[in-house]
Amino acid sequence: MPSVGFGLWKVDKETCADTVYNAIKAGYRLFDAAADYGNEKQAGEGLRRALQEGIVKREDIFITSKLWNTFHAQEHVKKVTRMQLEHWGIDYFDLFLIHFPISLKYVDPNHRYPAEWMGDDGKVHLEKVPMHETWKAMEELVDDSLVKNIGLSNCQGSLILDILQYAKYEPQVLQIELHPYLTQEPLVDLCKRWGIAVTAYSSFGPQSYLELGMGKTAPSLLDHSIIGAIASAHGKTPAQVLLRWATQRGLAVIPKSNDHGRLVSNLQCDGFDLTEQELAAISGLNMNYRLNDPVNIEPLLSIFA
Ligand SMILES: NC(=O)C1=CN([C@@H]2O[C@H](COP(=O)(O)OP(=O)(O)OC[C@H]3O[C@@H](n4cnc5c(N)ncnc54)[C@H](OP(=O)(O)O)[C@@H]3O)[C@@H](O)[C@H]2O)C=CC1
Ligand SMILES: O=C1CO[C@H](CO)[C@@H](O)[C@@H]1O
Repeated sequence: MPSVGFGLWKVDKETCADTVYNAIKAGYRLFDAAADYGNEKQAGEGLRRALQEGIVKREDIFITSKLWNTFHAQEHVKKVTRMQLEHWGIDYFDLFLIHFPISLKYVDPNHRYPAEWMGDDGKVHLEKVPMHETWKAMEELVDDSLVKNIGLSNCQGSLILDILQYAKYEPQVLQIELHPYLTQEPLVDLCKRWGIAVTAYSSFGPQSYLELGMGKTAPSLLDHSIIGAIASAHGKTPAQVLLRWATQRGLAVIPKSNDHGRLVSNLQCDGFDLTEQELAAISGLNMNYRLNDPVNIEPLLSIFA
């Protein structure tokens, strides 16, 4: 799995095909998608253009997508995965993740798509589907060659340990919120111990949540004086320092940008090393500040029914 990829959450639908096409031209080889980002068709269009022009071959590109919360029941998993593959115009995902360990009441994707938190009545309804059922259905996707690897997102260590008790195929990747305000050392250590690769999302911390009216109670990481000083010392941007801090910890990153210049510069976050002191200074900003907590996410969710 490439250590730097491109995240597709909030990538504008109208420009998404061009964004993906241009990202491939700029050198991105991993795309991080999901049923609820609402842009898999457009992302697939951009990929198709790059494939048709011979810029890359399918096997050069690593595509991650995710099973949304409303499709956890065994009977829905394969159907919806096939639908997402069809949207992309490909016949397998390199990696497929359970997006959240939260099962919600089924909403027919033919009737309402992209997938989202709310049911038809505007409320969030839980559905009784245990993780072992969903994990088994994910394993069948591997057996049917619809996905090459399976993994988890937004899970804590205790749930991972439980899944390891019964998994035929162990989770290959855990994708979690991780940035200097939420450094997640114990969870990363647990994953290392069990051979699970970790992908950090929201590497720029609050930045991505400002447009949702969240993340205002912590100072910007991109404007932070400690990050700024380290960036100046290396002749890099604060964003590149935040990404390098993660990749130097052995994590993969998936920054998102709707701006081509920022998209290009985010990919150029290697070719320099932070010192031990710099890594420690950045990690020292930790305050367990979590922006994407689905059970406490009022601005994003309506009330659980
Ligand atoms: N598994 C999960 O539950 C989740 C997964 N993700 C995945 O992780 C990806 C990345 O996380 P995301 O939350 O989007 O946030 P990021 O941490 O990638 O931040 C994106 C924000 O930073 C801005 N930005 C991007 N590059 C720069 C730069 N170089 N300098 C200054 N500002 C910059 C973007 O604005 P602009 O676009 O204008 O450049 C946008 O506002 C998502 O796209 C998604 O694929 C994210 C959240 C949850
Ligand atoms: O990945 C994502 C980013 O965070 C959002 C809020 O929890 C999710 O809805 C979305 O799927």
